[in-house]
Amino acid sequence: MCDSEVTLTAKRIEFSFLTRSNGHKKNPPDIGPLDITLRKGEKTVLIGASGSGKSTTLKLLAGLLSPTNGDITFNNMDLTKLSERRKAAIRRTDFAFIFQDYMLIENLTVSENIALPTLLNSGVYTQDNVVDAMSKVNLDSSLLNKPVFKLSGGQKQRVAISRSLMTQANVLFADEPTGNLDPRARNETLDAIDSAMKYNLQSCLMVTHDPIVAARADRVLFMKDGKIRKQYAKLTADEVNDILLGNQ
Ligand SMILES: Nc1ncnc2c1ncn2[C@@H]1O[C@H](COP(=O)(O)OP(=O)(O)OP(=O)(O)O)[C@@H](O)[C@H]1O
Repeated sequence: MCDSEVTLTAKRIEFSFLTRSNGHKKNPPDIGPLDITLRKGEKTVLIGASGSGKSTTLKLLAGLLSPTNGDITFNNMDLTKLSERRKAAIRRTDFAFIFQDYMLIENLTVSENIALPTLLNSGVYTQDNVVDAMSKVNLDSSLLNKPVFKLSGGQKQRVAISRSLMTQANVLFADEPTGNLDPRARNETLDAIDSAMKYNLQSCLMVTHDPIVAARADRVLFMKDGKIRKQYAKLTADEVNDILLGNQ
């Protein structure tokens, strides 16, 4: 595999919660050692039981947590060696995030939410740029000046995805992006991610419990007790279901 096909790669990363205590009752599994490569044009999904370490792994690859061992290479930089400040700058300019509970600024308008990271990056933008980013994820421009709290869950996720188009992020990190959505809004969100990948995003790493979501990924990594136990290319929703139920 040549490097030009890779967006981000994590090698032998490990992480332990044991030195931290924040009221979590169960003994969390140590994460890793694990390897993950996010390839250009690919959507990679992490599946596995609750507590298997999916969200923690996503946070490690996004530089939101620091591994105790291993390295994470993005654009020829080892994220594990960078200062918190530099990592925050990379998260703002090169990474984009969608979470189950949206994490948008509810009192700001759609337009303000979409443009905010661009503004923070001291970038210049026009309303046409925002409308263009919205149209690519099927958001009508009539929503431009609506406060986000008035939107449906599916629309909120598409606001977050269009924000990634504004900043021209390379990697989208999505933690249960469809967890709060009905099937229709789920499909609209998945279509929006596919569209963002077509226009701009290089790679997507997604955590999900939903076999239908996992069935739309290019690669599925099955996690158990903090480790990647199996890796698959395209799977059907039934196959994902069987894996999650331990039938495969
Ligand atoms: N800050 C923390 N301190 C201590 N333990 C934690 C912390 N965050 C998560 N954990 C524990 O680490 C383990 C892995 O958590 P993680 O959220 O990565 O799992 P997950 O596979 O994403 O689970 P879910 O599907 O339920 O979100 C869990 O047992 C969790 O309770």
